[in-house]
Amino acid sequence: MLSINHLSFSYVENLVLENVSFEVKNGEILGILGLNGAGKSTLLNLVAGFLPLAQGTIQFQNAPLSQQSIAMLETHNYFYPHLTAQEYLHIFVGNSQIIDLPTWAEMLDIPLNQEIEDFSTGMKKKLALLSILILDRPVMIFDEPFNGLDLESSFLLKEIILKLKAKGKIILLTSHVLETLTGICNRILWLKKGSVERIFEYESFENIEKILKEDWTKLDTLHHLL
Ligand SMILES: Nc1ncnc2c1ncn2[C@@H]1O[C@H](COP(=O)(O)OP(=O)(O)OP(=O)(O)O)[C@@H](O)[C@H]1O
Repeated sequence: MLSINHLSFSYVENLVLENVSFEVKNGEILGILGLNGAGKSTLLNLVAGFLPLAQGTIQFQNAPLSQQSIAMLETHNYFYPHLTAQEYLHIFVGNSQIIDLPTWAEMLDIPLNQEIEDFSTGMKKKLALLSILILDRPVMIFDEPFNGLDLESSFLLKEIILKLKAKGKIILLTSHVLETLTGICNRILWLKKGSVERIFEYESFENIEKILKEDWTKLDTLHHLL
């Protein structure tokens, strides 16, 4: 179980997360939904340990979450361009034998001996995905993982995430596409201006769009403008 308790975070004076608490069970996928600037990436970066924890606690199996228990696929991936994919994976994950690398690389169409400089956006994303799969951590974070992936890779990634869930991983996932979240998640957390506005259970997914739209007044402005 992953327990996030009373997390608050500010960039200098700007409070972007306020008293965020939620839990995710082993073998569960929690979707995180929120408008631009709601604080999704900040929340995930805090959980992943990329930002310093100022207020609140993050517990995994009743102990503080260590970086050795978590892997995150970030929205933007950064690579040293003159490494080959194989060299990158070697540096990133060492000599881990957990995974059949050639078969994975072939399935994901990653040319292991090519320099990353020559990779497309989707290829870079799949390389980053492969690196976190090799890490094989119990808590996995996917921040907008489908962005930039072609149709086939998106299908594959969805299946990969579902298989990780079946293996008991704890998964946090963001997407701006509601159907992506409703098609894969057990529950969806609605993050509004840095606070947990609501957590939708699976049974209420069909009402999410209607409930969220009740909040939006911008359509009135649009109708006035056009
Ligand atoms: N490095 C930073 N320094 C200062 N403010 C930041 C920084 N990163 C994000 N912010 C601010 O924190 C708030 C939350 O940003 P965050 O990126 O977490 O939102 P998000 O929900 O992931 O947004 P999006 O959907 O646009 O990716 C925003 O107001 C943003 O301007």
